[in-house]
Amino acid sequence: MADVAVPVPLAIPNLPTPAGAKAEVGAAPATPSSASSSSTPDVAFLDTPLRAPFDAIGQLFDHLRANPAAAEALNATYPTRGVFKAAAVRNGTSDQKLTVDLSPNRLSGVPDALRATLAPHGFDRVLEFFGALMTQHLDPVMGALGASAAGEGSNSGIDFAPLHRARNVNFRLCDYTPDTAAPQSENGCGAHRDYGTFSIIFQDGTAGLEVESPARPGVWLPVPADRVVVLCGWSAFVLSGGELRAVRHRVRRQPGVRRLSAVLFVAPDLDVVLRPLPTAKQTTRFSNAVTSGEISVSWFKEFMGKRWRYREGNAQLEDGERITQDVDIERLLLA
Ligand SMILES: O=C(O)CCC(=O)C(=O)O
Ligand SMILES: [Fe+2]
Repeated sequence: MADVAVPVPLAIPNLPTPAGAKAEVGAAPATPSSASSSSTPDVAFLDTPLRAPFDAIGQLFDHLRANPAAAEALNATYPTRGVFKAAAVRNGTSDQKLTVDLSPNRLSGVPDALRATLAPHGFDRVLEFFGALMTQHLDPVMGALGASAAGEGSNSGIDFAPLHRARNVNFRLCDYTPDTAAPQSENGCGAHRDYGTFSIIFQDGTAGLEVESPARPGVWLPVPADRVVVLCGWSAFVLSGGELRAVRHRVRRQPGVRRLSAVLFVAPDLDVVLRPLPTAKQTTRFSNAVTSGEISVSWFKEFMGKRWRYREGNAQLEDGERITQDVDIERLLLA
């Protein structure tokens, strides 16, 4: 895919200093100087004319819910985990959301005939959107993130591109519909960090997404509902030597209010070893497992996947397994 020459898309330098919870995340792009004592955009807003097709996204969820045969056919294309996940319809303690999880790989397993039946119900417009998003923004955002890191030595910055050649990406649609097993629950999506390098989140204008203040753990900052937001994940944290933080985030539901979102997850290639790049500035002491190169992206993805699937209600724990939280991931990664 050709690099697209566009202006640096990350409009906001970062989360920031004291000035009040909302100001931390809601600060206008015009006032970056008010934004931060630390300077890396592990949370940033993306200025883009691209719009997610939320009418099509809503239509696709409605269609899959109303047509169990269509949902079943779609899920049969990826039997390992399914594509349309609706555990929240039955399970009131899991995240109260429905998701559609796709990737270029999984799409190649969707037969043409099935795709043709889904196409008029929003499916094709969704795929067009993710295609445009990747073409227009994936490389520039990755470049801007790498450039924003101080890096080590005279050539500042980090070059993430060589670790992202294979396009290990996932497309996720979320429907925080009130019509679930626990309609009054505020838990749309429990607190977590994404595993990859960064995620680009498009929101339908409904509030609910929050990020944790790095300066004040436990304090949750609402993300403006009309912005497209870029959040760094664990892979960016390790590769950057700790400079780009993995941003803890969650989604709160407003009972009775539907919220839709569309997320592009960008991760390093599966065979990449997760350890600080030689050009990264070492700001963090990592565990032996990390420094000796024992943790590959594919292993880490699987390790974290178990935790998500449990929180999201899509898997039970295997006997003797203890589900662990961010703390345990920190224990795995940090010295
Ligand atoms: O729906 C959102 O705004 C965020 C969803 C999210 O964080 C996730 O699916 O990992
Ligand atoms: Fe997330």
